[in-house]
Amino acid sequence: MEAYKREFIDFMMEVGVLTFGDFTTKSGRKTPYFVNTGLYRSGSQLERLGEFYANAIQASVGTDFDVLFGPAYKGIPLVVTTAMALSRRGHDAAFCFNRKEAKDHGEGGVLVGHKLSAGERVLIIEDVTTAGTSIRETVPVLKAAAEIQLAGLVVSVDRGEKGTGTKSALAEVGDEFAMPTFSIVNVHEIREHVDLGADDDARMQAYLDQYGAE
Ligand SMILES: O=P(O)(O)OC[C@H]1O[C@H](OP(=O)(O)OP(=O)(O)O)[C@H](O)[C@@H]1O
Ligand SMILES: O=C(O)c1cc(=O)[nH]c(=O)[nH]1
Repeated sequence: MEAYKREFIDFMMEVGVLTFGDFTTKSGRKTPYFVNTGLYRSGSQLERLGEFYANAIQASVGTDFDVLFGPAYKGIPLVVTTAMALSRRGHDAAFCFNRKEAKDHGEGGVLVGHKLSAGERVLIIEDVTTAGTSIRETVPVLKAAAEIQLAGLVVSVDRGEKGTGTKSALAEVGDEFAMPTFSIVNVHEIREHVDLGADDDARMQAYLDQYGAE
């Protein structure tokens, strides 16, 4: 595993974003670990996080996109810090994010930031993908705004779980929307790097036996 992946896992644990215990996912799965990116809470943490996303983007997507998009809510600080990190590296990409509730006064609308236009290649910056619901809700919002092209999806953690079939949800949404998908780390790398102890490791194994993708 590359050094930046180990550093990223350590960083998530130091901040308390990656924890082990009893949680329930949006899709109703009882999970022994959770990634709560809502716990990044200082400028320095966000700055480091943006650098990790920028590393993953430069290593996978390169510069082949026009706009970064962050799905509400937790995608909002993620897209802002990623745009700032890329700009520090000389790539000043546009960014936008959505409101969960449409606004009917003032400027109105659902999207905030860069105004999307036809042909633009949009890279989605998300926290995690579990069953793929959030991405299936996000893509229509983008397509309703303009005839954009999807440049890809980058998540901080690929939970490696089944979507509607046996494939991983991340691979499934990639196929469904004809876009490449990437993660900074995946659940198997987390398991390899973190010394979980026998009980947590057994719980993790049981969870992945039930929900893990092929
Ligand atoms: O792949 P899925 O099964 O959709 O699960 C992952 C999504 O679930 C959470 O979103 P949530 O709706 O809780 O959003 P928020 O906290 O960012 O508002 C998380 O932030 C991911 O976006
Ligand atoms: O599936 C989810 O709801 C989910 C999983 C996770 O690890 N983190 C998160 O914010 N949501």
